[in-house]
Amino acid sequence: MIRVIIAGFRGRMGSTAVNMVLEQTDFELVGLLDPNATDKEAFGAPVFNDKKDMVDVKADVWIDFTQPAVAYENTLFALENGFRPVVGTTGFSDDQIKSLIDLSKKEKRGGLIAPNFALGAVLLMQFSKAAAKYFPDVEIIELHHDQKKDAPSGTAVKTAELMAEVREAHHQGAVDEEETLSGARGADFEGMRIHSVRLPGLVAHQEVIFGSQGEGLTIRHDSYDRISFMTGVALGVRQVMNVTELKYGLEHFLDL
Ligand SMILES: NC(=O)C1=CN([C@@H]2O[C@H](COP(=O)(O)OP(=O)(O)OC[C@H]3O[C@@H](n4cnc5c(N)ncnc54)[C@H](O)[C@@H]3O)[C@@H](O)[C@H]2O)C=CC1
Ligand SMILES: O=C(O)C1=N[C@H](C(=O)O)C[C@H](O)C1
Repeated sequence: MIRVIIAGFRGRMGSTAVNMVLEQTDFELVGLLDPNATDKEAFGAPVFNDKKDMVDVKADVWIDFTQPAVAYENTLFALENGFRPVVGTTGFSDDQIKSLIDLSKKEKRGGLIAPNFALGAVLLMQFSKAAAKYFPDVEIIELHHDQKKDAPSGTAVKTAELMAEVREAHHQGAVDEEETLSGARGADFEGMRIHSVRLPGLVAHQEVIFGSQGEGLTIRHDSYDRISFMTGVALGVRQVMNVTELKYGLEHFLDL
């Protein structure tokens, strides 16, 4: 059995992850964390409001769907206390990811930070990287529900990072272009523009739009329901048991 803690279990993703864990015959829910929880126990597992009270919980994996402001300290806490982190929470800086990977190697502890657990979104990122080699002019439009705290999305940032590996940084658009309304051209990642849409009714969606002489290419992924992320979370939980360092991106556990 893989013993699992879920941090952020009262949230949209955390509550979906609880159902997923309860459905797996090889997972056991052994602890739940959320500052908003009032019960002492839920789904047969003890409930905590503060992670400091969880050091004695016997667990293999720490699933984290909390919020960007606490994602780093939670992941650090998991690694330091013997739990393998499987983190979906977004908002990490490059330096934070690097220091967590370094720590995991020192501790020889497996882990995963995945900006997107939906298999289709992981494929979108890989296809975008392949396309950027031949279509270096590209913009990203990410669209999410209106309760999302961070912008741009972790997925949009990771997509841009992957494309930057195969694309020379360069300015896109007219050299003398001017924003007459601030922000009109979106965020700038090495010349690639990222646009964030927030609307009620949406879940998580992304378009990567490539343009070239006389042709265009658009790659799009849609998560219509948060169940879309659960195959990837379950895969991550099983795979972190077999590695001795933290990986950034679910693609590390897929045969792509
Ligand atoms: N990697 C992926 O595939 C996905 C990642 N996400 C990310 O997951 C995160 C959570 O998203 P939602 O569930 O929509 O947010 P949410 O706001 O519905 O839930 C967050 C929960 O975390 C709890 N929380 C806050 N601070 C905490 C702490 N220190 N320890 C434990 N729990 C804490 C809150 O009380 C809340 O219940 C966001 O960063 C989002 O971008 C969301 C969907 C998919
Ligand atoms: O907040 C969300 O909902 C999501 N967050 C992740 C992100 O920032 O990329 C993954 C997915 O897009 C849903």
